[in-house]
Amino acid sequence: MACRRTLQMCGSGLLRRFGRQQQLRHSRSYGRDVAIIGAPFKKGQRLAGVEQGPRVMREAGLIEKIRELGHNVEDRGDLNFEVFKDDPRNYVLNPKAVGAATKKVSAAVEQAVRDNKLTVTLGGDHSISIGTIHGHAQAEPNLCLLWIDAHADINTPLTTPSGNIHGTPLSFLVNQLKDTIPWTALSPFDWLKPCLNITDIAFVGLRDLDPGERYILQKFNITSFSIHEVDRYGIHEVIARSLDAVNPKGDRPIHMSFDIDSVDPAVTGATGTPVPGGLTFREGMFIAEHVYRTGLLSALDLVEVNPEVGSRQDKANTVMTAVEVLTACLGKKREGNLQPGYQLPLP
Ligand SMILES: NC(=[NH2+])NCCC[C@H](N)C(=O)O
Ligand SMILES: [Mn+2]
Ligand SMILES: [Mn+2]
Repeated sequence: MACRRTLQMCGSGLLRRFGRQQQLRHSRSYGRDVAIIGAPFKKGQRLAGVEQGPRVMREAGLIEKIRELGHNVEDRGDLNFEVFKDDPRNYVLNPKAVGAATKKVSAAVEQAVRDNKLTVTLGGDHSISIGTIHGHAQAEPNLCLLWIDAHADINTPLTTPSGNIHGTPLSFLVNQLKDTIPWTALSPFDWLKPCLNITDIAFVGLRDLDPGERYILQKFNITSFSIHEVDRYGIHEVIARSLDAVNPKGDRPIHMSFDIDSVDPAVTGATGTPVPGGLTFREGMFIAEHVYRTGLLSALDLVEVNPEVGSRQDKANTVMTAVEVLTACLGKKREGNLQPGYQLPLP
């Protein structure tokens, strides 16, 4: 029964809507202005190495690969983050460092989106998405959010079992959770205004939730497709239904926050909180290609690449996957891209 309903949805509304979204592609795919922002930040968790994410992705040729797709790429370099002496007895780890860093990230992303750039932020740990989403929302208040992750990252400072802010970014941003945040103890976040409705979020790839997070997802009936649903419905159905839930008319700018640990650690082992049984490389790529095809991607985060975790092979595979996902989000197609003006050479 559930299956039949799924198929019917696919046959009617979804395909029609997706068909309309696809038309946008031709006007926006080739030659968009892209800004790259490096956010080499690690204080949202405890492991060293994740601050090297922007460097290793650039060293893998990310910028050139995006240029090859026909985009006008402006690499705005790495943000500099101040060092703070933080009080170890707060609800969360390093609130001053994270509060100041995310404020900077927010300003940089807001500016890039206002400059009409498709804005790509390279993490860094996932706490930076407090800033990327906040900044994006200042320029595009109507955005919707795809959160691709093994984790929901919606712990509040009072539910987090680890105290690591990279497990909490969404609770800071969501209007409906405003009263669960101890703002007076977290004055480094005074600059932040919750800017996201809980119904604007869709999760894909979840497989490791804490009790508070499970409760929040259920209480607010948040759109979420765990790995169970990916296995059950297939990745196309899952991503189409996610978009249909948060962007039914296909008229909202999309923010996609892609945590590399959404993908299986057999592929992307170089990450701080790996969880077995993740998305395949192909499922990650499918998500990226599908989101590109909407023509609505407005800002993108790629976070939690940590080249100091795991083997050399883990590092190489993780960085390669990150770069492939990013370029697929920006129009690289596995079936090959037709170069404008290409002519067959004649003998
Ligand atoms: N962005 C991440 N990798 N987050 C992992 C979060 C893990 C755990 N749920 C926590 O809150 O500590
Ligand atoms: Mn994660
Ligand atoms: Mn995450």
